[in-house]
Order: sequence, then structure tokens, then C-alpha cells
Amino acid sequence: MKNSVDPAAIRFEGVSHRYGKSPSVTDISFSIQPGEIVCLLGPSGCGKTTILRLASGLEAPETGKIFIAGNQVANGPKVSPPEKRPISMVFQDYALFPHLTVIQNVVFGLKRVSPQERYRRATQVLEHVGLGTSHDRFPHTLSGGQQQRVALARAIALRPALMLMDEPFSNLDINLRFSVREETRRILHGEGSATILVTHDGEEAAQLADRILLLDHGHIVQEGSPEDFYFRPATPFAARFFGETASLSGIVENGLLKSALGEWEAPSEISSGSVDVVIRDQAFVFREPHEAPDYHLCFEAKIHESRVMGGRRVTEFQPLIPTCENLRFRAFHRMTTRIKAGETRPCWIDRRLVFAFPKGTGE
Ligand SMILES: Nc1ncnc2c1ncn2[C@@H]1O[C@H](COP(=O)(O)OP(=O)(O)OP(=O)(O)O)[C@@H](O)[C@H]1O
Repeated sequence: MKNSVDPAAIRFEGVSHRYGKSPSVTDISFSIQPGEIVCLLGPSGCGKTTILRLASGLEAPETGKIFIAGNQVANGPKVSPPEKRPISMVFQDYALFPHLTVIQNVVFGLKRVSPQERYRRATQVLEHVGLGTSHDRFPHTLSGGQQQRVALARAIALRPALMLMDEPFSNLDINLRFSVREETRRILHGEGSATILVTHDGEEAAQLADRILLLDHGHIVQEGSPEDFYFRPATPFAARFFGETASLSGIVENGLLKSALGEWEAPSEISSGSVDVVIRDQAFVFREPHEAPDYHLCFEAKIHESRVMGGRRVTEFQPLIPTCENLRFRAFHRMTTRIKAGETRPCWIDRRLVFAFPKGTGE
């Protein structure tokens, strides 16, 4: 059924699915606009791949509807097959044909296009992904990043309404991942296809996504931009998916949030009661804050250890506050910050990176 006024590249409406008797995803609703990159993020087993398989037609919903480019492709278990859907998929292992050259790999999927048009289009996308001079190479002679770009070119050449990508960077060397993700984002935005990308890595989702859908146990638990997740996580679970954090118990009373670290103005949405306080490791600052000083609290800290790790400095410290006698925290900061074990230093907390949730919220 065609719905010509629906501008979404894909729309899920109340989709639920089971493997046998076990529910995998429940009441999933979202839509993605043309040109938008959306990451499905969540821990192992939360249902990311199942959503991709439902979008592609490899699984059928138990209930709910799916529309792609305005066409209904699933109405409960009644579905149209994968080959009838305007989609392209990129897998973890790229699935390139080893006996075909780069250009033959890209041309292979373009069976419905005239022969001249096939080569013209393949040449154009290979140029776009930076492989314009590698047409005649075989996959085994390419680096992981180049193979990933061939897989991407092959998917893009089909001009799909929707690209589906399942952990497409997981086989790449860690040093290559950052640059290949940047390139992929540029290429996908340049092509204007809508993309659903599955990942369990918050950093990857933050780097690539225009919008993130965070899943837990088959449900969407938060939806928003990477900034929303960094600065406005809805639950401790969502906060922890985007970097290292520390947790404390606290209480909200008379408009104040009180914890072992001190007290400050409570978030307006919590009027009173016990709370879980989650603090990003980047919230602790060992130099005078230059930005928004009224957002900071200050205390003396005893430095236990400070070392360089993965391009950052990691410092373990204990606040010299009577209520923090047995508490140690970790700060992530610039590698060049001068700081040594044994020192006592003033430490500021950036309150914008401290979150409070009513006890027991979405663990
Ligand atoms: N073929 C299957 N048969 C039965 N249960 C399945 C099958 N595939 C997945 N499941 C279950 O469905 C749930 C969702 O699985 P899914 O593969 O969608 O999760 P995921 O978030 O993609 O996980 P991962 O990150 O580990 O790939 C899990 O509980 C999983 O064990």
C-alpha cells in the first residue's frame, strides 16, 4: 500500500517480534528521514540486529507496521520480501567477492541497470569513496579500510532509499576506525540515503549519528542527538553508554541535591527523595575553570595516581572532604595537564556533567 504523503525513508509503527516464544523487540516506533543517519545502540542481545532484519524483510513482525519510502512492507506477519525493498546492506565482514575486482564487485549488484550505465555508476561511486584508481585490484590486496569503502560503494551504487549497516567497522584496526567512520559519514551525507547503523559502541554512535536510538531489553529507552545523550541522559544506563562515570547516592531536599561531594541546586524535575548521582569522569577539572565558573564546585583533592592512557591523562584522586574518606574518583583530562601522585590539588566539578535520577531509574 502506497502512502505518497509519508516523507520518511522508513517508519516503524508499534512493531513487536518474537523468536519462538521469547520476545526480542517490543512496541518499536520510529521514523527516519531521507539523508539522516540513525544509530541503533545498545548492549548485546538488546534487539539491534532484529530491528535491522525486520527492516530488511529477513524477519516478520508479530504485530505492527513498517513502511519504506511510503510503501507498506509489513503489516504484522504479512510482509514483502527483501528483494522487493529499496534497501542496501553492509555487513561486518563486507561480503566482497574475492575473485572479482573492485569495479566488478560494485557492478555485480546492478543487474537491473543497462551495461553502460552500470560501469558509469560504479566509476562514479568509486571516485566518491576515494577508490577511483583501484578499479582493477582484488579485495585481498586492499587494506581493511579500503575493503570497507568498496562494500560501501557497492551498497551506494544501488541508490537505495535506505542503507542498513550492521557493525560495519568492527573488523577494522582501531587506528583506522576513526578516519573510516568520518569518511563514511561524509559519503553517506553526500549521497543523501537514509541510514540505519547498528553498533554497541557509544563513541561510534556519537561520531556517526544524527540521531541515536538507545535500546535495552528490546525497548527504545532514549532517542536523541549525541549531545542529548552526553548532556541530558534519561537514565544512569544511558549516561554510562557515553563514557566512564562514577556513581554516588544522594538526596534531594529543599531544592538542594546533597551528596558526599557537597550540595548544590537540585535539577528542577526532581522535587525530593533519594537519588542516584552519576558523574562523568570529564566533570573533574584540575585547573581553574575558564568557562561558566558558576557551574563549578571546588574542593581539595589528594592525587593517588596520574598516567597517560589512550591520548588522555587519567588521574585517580580522593576528595579531601570528611564525607569522602573512603571514596576514590577518576578524572579524564588533557594529556598535557601537569599533575603528580602525592600532590594535593584544587579540583573543580563541572556540574553540567553531573546527573541525578530518582533511585532505581532505568538501571
Ligand atoms: N535466531 C534466533 N533465535 C532465537 N533467539 C534469537 C535469535 N536471534 C536473536 N535471538 C535473541 O533475540 C534477542 C535480540 O537479539 P539481537 O541479535 O537482535 O540483539 P543485538 O542487540 O543485535 O545483539 P548483538 O549486539 O550481540 O548482536 C536476544 O535475546 C537474542 O538472544
